[in-house]
Amino acid sequence: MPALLTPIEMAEADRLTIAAGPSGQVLMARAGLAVADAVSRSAPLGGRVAVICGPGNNGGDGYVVARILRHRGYRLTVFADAPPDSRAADAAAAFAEWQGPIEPLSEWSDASAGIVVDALYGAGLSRDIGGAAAELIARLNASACRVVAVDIPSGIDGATGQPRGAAVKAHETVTFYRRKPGHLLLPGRLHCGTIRVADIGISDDVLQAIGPKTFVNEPALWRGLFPFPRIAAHKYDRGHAVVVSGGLTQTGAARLAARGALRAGAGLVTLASPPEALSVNAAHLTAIMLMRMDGVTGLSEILADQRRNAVCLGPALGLGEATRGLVAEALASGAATVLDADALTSFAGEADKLFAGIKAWAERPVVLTPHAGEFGRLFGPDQAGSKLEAARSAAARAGAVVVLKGPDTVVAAPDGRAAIAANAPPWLATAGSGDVLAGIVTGLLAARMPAFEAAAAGVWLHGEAGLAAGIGLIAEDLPEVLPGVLKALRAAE
Ligand SMILES: NC(=O)C1=CN([C@@H]2O[C@H](COP(=O)(O)OP(=O)(O)OC[C@H]3O[C@@H](n4cnc5c(N)ncnc54)[C@H](OP(=O)(O)O)[C@@H]3O)[C@@H](O)[C@H]2O)[C@@H](O)CC1
Ligand SMILES: Nc1ncnc2c1ncn2[C@@H]1O[C@H](COP(=O)(O)OP(=O)(O)O)[C@@H](O)[C@H]1O
Ligand SMILES: [K+]
Repeated sequence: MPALLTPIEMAEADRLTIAAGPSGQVLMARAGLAVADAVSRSAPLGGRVAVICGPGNNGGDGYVVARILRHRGYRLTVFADAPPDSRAADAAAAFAEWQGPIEPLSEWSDASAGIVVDALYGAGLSRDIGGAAAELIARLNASACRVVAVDIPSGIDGATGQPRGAAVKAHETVTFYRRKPGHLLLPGRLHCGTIRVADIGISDDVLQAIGPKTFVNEPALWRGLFPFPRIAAHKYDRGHAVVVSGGLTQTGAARLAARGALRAGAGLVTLASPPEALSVNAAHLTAIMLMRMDGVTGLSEILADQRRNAVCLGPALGLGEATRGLVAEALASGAATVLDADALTSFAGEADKLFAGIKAWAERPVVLTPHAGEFGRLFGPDQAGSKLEAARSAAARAGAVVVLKGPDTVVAAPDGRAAIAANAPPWLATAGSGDVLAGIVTGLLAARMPAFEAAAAGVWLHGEAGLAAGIGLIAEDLPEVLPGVLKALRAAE
């Protein structure tokens, strides 16, 4: 499983490992070696390297890096305002072995070296950075130096990705054992540069004891449940998705979602269209079927056929009572339900009514796909904590899987599991792209993938489709490049 560990869980991984064998000093030596190797890869031998060390074990890693690089023939200066804190015993040991010069933080300038190792603060960042450290970070970020961060750029909170007071901008970050949420959540990800995960000898077995619930959104998380077509399958085995269209001048969004659902793997897709929009929808559809839907009764008739097992509402559906009625009908039908855009905003101020409808049939899968604005309107603008925690508590409150979209889309389940995406290119921010995502997730639900995995897989496929289409992408392109993405996913099985 592609687990992410919070700083607290990582400290537990260290503790369990040390209890079972290698000492903290051995782990620190391996951590320092991995960082030194990263520096050696990009710095010519004999060059100048500055290592900035803080008072904890992150600084301890820094002293190890300095010692190894000096031994390799680099010209080293350590910058630190104090020796390691008495509570950081491993760091104190590394400090004792450092034989070279130490300058105060205020003395650092970009003339000191072209390569800087940032070992100020890592997992132990406990408050906002101020004083000489904050001043140094400002000068470092303004310089042309190449910065290699130890574990995480100093000042970025490993649990949230948020900067605390000041935060280093690194070109490369070497972290240990597993990435942390702060490496993937914005703005943390933008501070990390290239991320390397070094093996420092912590066994995969410790994950069982820790039971992490946060993951990188990668195929390893959900591939085992992906509904690859089976040789003996009938199209109805692959599920029948229904997408509800908006009115006469608002039909494109639903067609984008419908095409996403069909390409993602639903065996059949039906567009349920208000009577006045039938002809415009008919003019644009071929493989996707079209049905007349006259209000709530019409949707009820369509979903009465239990083979229509997944439904998507929201893209350009319109705001207000009519949409709330359609959502209530969909939730009452028992079909897996994806609610996006207007289907979410229509419940602004009445979110608990929506959540009651969802929880009335707890085993029926429901996925909500808000962007940040829709999320704020539904769940309230002032969510405490990180994007990860906001999505997680929203999922628990709604009783549904929540896909909180953006460059670092978080998929969260009511049981606490969460996945953070790292593959979405910025050109996915284009009109209609979210509609296609809602459709892809609906298609996977129709094919009977469980909700958390369907949402995570949908987000990943959407990101890969964005990468495959490349810059210049428009929403129509996304479903059309999905076959190539699915082919690669299947080949990697
Ligand atoms: N454990 C292991 O075996 C391994 C650990 N490894 C390494 O250890 C790192 C974690 O080490 P760590 O826990 O000592 O925390 P670290 O990030 O050095 O900071 C703590 C110190 O900073 C201080 N401080 C915090 N915030 C501050 C602020 N804003 N402004 C000023 N001061 C601030 C804080 O003070 P306090 O809050 O306690 O008063 C304390 O003195 C981890 O990232 C990895 O690099 C690897 O070697 C692999 C093996
Ligand atoms: N900067 C970005 N980088 C990567 N992906 C992004 C970025 N901005 C938005 N996205 C993705 O693009 C999609 C936009 O969806 P949404 O905001 O609902 O747009 P629309 O309503 O136009 O379809 C989401 O999947 C979101 O995660
Ligand atoms: K650091």
